[in-house]
Amino acid sequence: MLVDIKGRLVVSCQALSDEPLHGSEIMKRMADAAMRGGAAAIRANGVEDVAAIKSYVDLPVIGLIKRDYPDSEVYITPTLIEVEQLIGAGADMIALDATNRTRPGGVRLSDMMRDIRAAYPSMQWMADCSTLEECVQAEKLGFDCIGTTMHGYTAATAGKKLYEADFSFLRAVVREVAAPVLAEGNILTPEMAAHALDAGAHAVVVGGAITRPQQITERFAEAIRSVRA
Ligand SMILES: CC(=O)N[C@H](C=O)[C@@H](O)[C@H](O)[C@H](O)COP(=O)(O)O
Repeated sequence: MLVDIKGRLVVSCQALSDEPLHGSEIMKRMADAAMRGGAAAIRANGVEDVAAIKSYVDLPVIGLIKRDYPDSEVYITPTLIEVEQLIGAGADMIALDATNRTRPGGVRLSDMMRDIRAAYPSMQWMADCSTLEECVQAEKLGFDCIGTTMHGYTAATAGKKLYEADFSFLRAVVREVAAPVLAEGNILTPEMAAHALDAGAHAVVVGGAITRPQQITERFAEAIRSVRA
């Protein structure tokens, strides 16, 4: 799968339960539109969406499960339970939070990786990181690819955007890790996606700018509002 997506676009098709497009019937059609538009793979959240997309669209799927636990800030595939559910749903690769935060039950990322790699040796794993240190660590733990997904979404990186300073964070990650780096998070335009590849990304993951019309509308409305004001 990593060979097939090299230099290409992965489209993240996600709508949480409080979003207007929530539901696997809609997400599988979103994935179909992404495929017809040239996506090389789909990233999707939850058992229902992953299974529906796998049966409807002939593309590999990076699966994750967003789930909140009371004792941890980690919400992307936090425990073994979500990993098992994603295997059952047919995910081709599984994405999980690879930040340095403790997981539910006080479990450390290194222990979880050891267990899931032993249990599912043929599965591929994507590390959703926020800092350079986490990316370096994730590679050592055996992740197959490194994602910039959490950059801007942890206490240490709050408010940062991947495209800032000419993708300086992405460039640093590409310099420091040998594993393929997937540029993910806040890529808003085709030009930015091309720029991320120029900066050394193996592939580019775009979500909201393609699959979240509410976010797209908000950006248009805001641009118009500032002219009117
Ligand atoms: C931080 C977090 O929870 N990111 C999630 C990860 O799966 C998704 O909500 C994002 O849509 C995805 O990362 C793609 O990013 P963007 O939608 O900005 O293109």
